[in-house]
Amino acid sequence: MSPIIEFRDVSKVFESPSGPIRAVDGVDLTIEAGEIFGVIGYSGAGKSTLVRLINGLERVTSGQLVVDGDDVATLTERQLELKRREIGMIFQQFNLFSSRTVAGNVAFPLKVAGWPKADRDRRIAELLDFVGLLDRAHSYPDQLSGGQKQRVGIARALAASPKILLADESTSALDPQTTQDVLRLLRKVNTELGVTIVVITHELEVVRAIADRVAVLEGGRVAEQGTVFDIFTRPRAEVTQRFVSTVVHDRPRGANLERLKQTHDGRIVTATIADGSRLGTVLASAGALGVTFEIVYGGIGTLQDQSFGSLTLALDGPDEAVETVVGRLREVTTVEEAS
Ligand SMILES: Nc1ncnc2c1ncn2[C@@H]1O[C@H](COP(=O)(O)OP(=O)(O)OP(=O)(O)O)[C@@H](O)[C@H]1O
Repeated sequence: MSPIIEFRDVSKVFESPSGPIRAVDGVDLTIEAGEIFGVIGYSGAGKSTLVRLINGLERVTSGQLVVDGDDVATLTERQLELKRREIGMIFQQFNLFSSRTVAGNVAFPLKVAGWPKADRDRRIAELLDFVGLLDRAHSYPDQLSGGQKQRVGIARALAASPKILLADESTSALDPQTTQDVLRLLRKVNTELGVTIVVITHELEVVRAIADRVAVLEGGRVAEQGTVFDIFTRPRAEVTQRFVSTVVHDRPRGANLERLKQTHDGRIVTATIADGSRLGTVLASAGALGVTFEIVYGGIGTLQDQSFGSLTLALDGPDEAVETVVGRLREVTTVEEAS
């Protein structure tokens, strides 16, 4: 793999009446050609600014940003405009022309790029076939569902065969089922066309469903980055832990946790399960120390083709022995105390 987008200590500062705003603040990120890279953050974290830097809609204030071999800071406006054509983009609100048909929307970037009509028509048919909307070529956006509109958005973004596709909250306006359909299509764009995709989102479910790696943005800075599996199984930054807790429902909280505390003696801990965490070996050794355990809550599924989940245990026995067992668990996985 080779890098296709590289942020090297990139900052973007906006001047405002109340002083400078560091929307992007010293970001280092490398996105490899051919991967699906997620950027997640809460509102105001700097996600939109980050994508606008990639396609040159905003200029970097400092640092270096290399996109497909070009340092975008050194490009002229004209060069940037040409560069932008090599980068597709899809949006939360689809941004389709309501007065143009589906085919007309997809034709637009091809017209701008000066394609002759016959080539354009062939390309439009190919793209609509790819996104599964060949039979809707003459419909208008108003006649389509949200998911279909986003498919048109994807076809339009791919029209000029970009190497990079930026997806800015591209499923945020869609229901969960349609979201999954659109994410599957994006996966197909990645695997069949080899397009590098940068997915900007505030939903960890989106990252979980589609991304290979992810960066967590907070206050314009990268709080944490890694494979999706690592981020889920070992979230280090507080902001990442907050995101993970919104999608991982396999640990007891609130009333459930209170009930467990009242109905079980001993210490209640939650251990993360991932491939190779050897939890069973540790628990098998508990009895010899005079510690009994009960599994009181949990769930295990898969993430990026690996086991992932957690088990909550009530450990009972002499304090010191329980402490030893918890210590051994900590050696093999992440352990959270019930509190
Ligand atoms: N053109 C601008 N002028 C001044 N401040 C801006 C400008 N664009 C963004 N900002 C500020 O930069 C910060 C980051 O904004 P940005 O839109 O990149 O965040 P975001 O993570 O995309 O949030 P959201 O999901 O709400 O769009 C915010 O404080 C925002 O107010």
